[in-house]
Amino acid sequence: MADTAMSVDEKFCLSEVLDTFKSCLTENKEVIIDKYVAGWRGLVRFMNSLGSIFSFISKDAVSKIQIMVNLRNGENGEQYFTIQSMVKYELDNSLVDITKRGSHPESGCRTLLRLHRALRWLELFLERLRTSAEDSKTSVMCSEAYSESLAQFHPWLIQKAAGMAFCALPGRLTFFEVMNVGSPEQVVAMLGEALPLISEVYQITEDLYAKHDLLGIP
Ligand SMILES: CCCCCCCC/C=C\CCCCCCCC(=O)N[C@@H](COP(=O)(O)O)[C@H](O)/C=C/CCCCCCCCCCCCC
Repeated sequence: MADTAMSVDEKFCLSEVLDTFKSCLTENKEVIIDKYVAGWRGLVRFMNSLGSIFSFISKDAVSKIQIMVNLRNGENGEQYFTIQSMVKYELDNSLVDITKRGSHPESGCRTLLRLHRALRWLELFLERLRTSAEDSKTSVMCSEAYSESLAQFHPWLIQKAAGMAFCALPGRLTFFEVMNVGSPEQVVAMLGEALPLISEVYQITEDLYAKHDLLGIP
């Protein structure tokens, strides 16, 4: 059974998040929802440690994580073991509002799509962090990654609020320290290991959603 509650005050550990995303994929390259959600949980813990200005983002992420946990714990929970089985189950049973909002505002496919779009932001942000110079600003890297990914799906007001929150991000070195991994060189090495796995999970999900024409679920 999947976890039923979110703990938001445990200490962030980048290696733990890395391991979770690593364990997301089955031998057949299917994405295990419990692991995917656990990866997000770890990231949310990290974001919470950065300050309350991020709480509106955190709240949204937590509510989406909780929807996925509830689906896993529901009577059809086994259908939500992987993203692939979820897509098949929800499409076969007409449980997704594909073109306009309707009676399934909390479908697994819709909810996971929001996290999937955020995973692209994460990929772009981490790649910038990995290749950044000592004097690079995390707020700029974060904002650029956001503009290239999530921003196109958000209304103006959310974009403005997100932009303000990014300005509160600590500098690159402090940010690396909060990651709790070791020296900046060790952080860069960890990011180099994590990124291909995150990219693979992203691409597999993207291809699956594209195949079923699900990338625009409202
Ligand atoms: C190695 C670690 C370093 C990086 C750690 C990053 C930690 C990030 C943790 C969580 C990211 C939050 C993911 C947010 C999911 C947003 C999903 C979404 O798009 N929701 C919108 C649409 O939902 P529906 O209305 O259609 O249901 C919703 O409107 C959004 C509301 C909140 C604003 C979201 C702004 C997202 C900015 C992402 C950047 C986070 C910056 C964190 C900085 C470390």
